[in-house]
Amino acid sequence: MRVEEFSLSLETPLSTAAGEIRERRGVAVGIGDGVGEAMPLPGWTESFEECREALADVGKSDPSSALADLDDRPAARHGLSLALADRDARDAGRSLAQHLGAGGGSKGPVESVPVNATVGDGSVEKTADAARKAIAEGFGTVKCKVGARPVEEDVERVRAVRGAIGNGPALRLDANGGWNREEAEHALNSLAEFDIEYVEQPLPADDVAGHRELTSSMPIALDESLAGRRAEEIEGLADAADVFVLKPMALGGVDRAVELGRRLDSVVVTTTIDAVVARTAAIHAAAALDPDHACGLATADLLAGDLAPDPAPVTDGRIEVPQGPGLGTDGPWSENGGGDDA
Ligand SMILES: O=C(O)CCC(=O)c1ccccc1C(=O)O
Ligand SMILES: [Mg+2]
Repeated sequence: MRVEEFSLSLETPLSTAAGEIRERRGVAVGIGDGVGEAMPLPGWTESFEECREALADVGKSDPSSALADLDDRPAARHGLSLALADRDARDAGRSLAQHLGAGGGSKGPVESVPVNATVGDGSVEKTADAARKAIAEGFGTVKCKVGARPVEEDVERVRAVRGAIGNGPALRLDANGGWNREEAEHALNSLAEFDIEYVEQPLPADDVAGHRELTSSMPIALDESLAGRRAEEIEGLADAADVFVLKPMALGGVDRAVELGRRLDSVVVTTTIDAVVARTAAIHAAAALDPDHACGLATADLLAGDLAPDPAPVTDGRIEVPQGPGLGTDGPWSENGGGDDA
């Protein structure tokens, strides 16, 4: 097993109710010709240090049997399980989406997935400008961060965004657990007039009961509340939300995300602002699941650089899934890879 640590800056920091994301540090994993990526993000996964140590321990044993020891290290498990799955998919001459979909539902993976633009917290003007730009680029869905400022300011931001993009595009919000119950009720009631697709994580991660009890008719999605939970537990939350946000990195791997996604009615697949290896893996997972909502996979442009060229860029609000064997990227081990300007 090969490991390579890396660090990538964001082009512009992503501001959320849970703080600002400025930099991403991860570990690339190679097993044979298979490539994986661990990109820990505290709040969803273990810390970078814990992840690095867990992968160093794996290196001392047999990688395929080490997976079972990584249940409490989701990012490390993601990196290792992806390298194994990519290797096996390449061996079988199948795309990762086909490999992940094998034995699942009746139809094969889709060849492209719709994706949303991700707009961070910011002033009314900045937020509306970013949303307008996304629509001009061809996105049909915009996701806007809320919950980082007083509710009335978010209402003005969302009003400006809806005004800027018009009534056609879907608009979803993500509060990243930034409201208490009273604020959430007030926010959801005040935002209802803007035709919101759903609000992600209005309440803190541990307040699952609060999500169940919200009285607004606006659809609710859970994201942070899924982190660190086992699949059976998450299935038990099915009545607490309308949509489930599956982050393969937080769930311990694309294999787990696909398995869980098959058992839930309504899901979206998103990155944790991953580098090219994990981001492309999440695209394959989304293709295997064919979700009914746009996915949060358009995060490549948030990064100032990457491990390798992007095999799956966004065009007109969609991503074409690489159809060759495996993932479609060799990550840091690409012949033409590396470099901050890829
Ligand atoms: O869903 C998206 O649009 C992109 C992913 C995203 O927003 C995100 C990225 C990193 C960490 C947390 C989140 C989140 O969904 O809360
Ligand atoms: Mg979220």
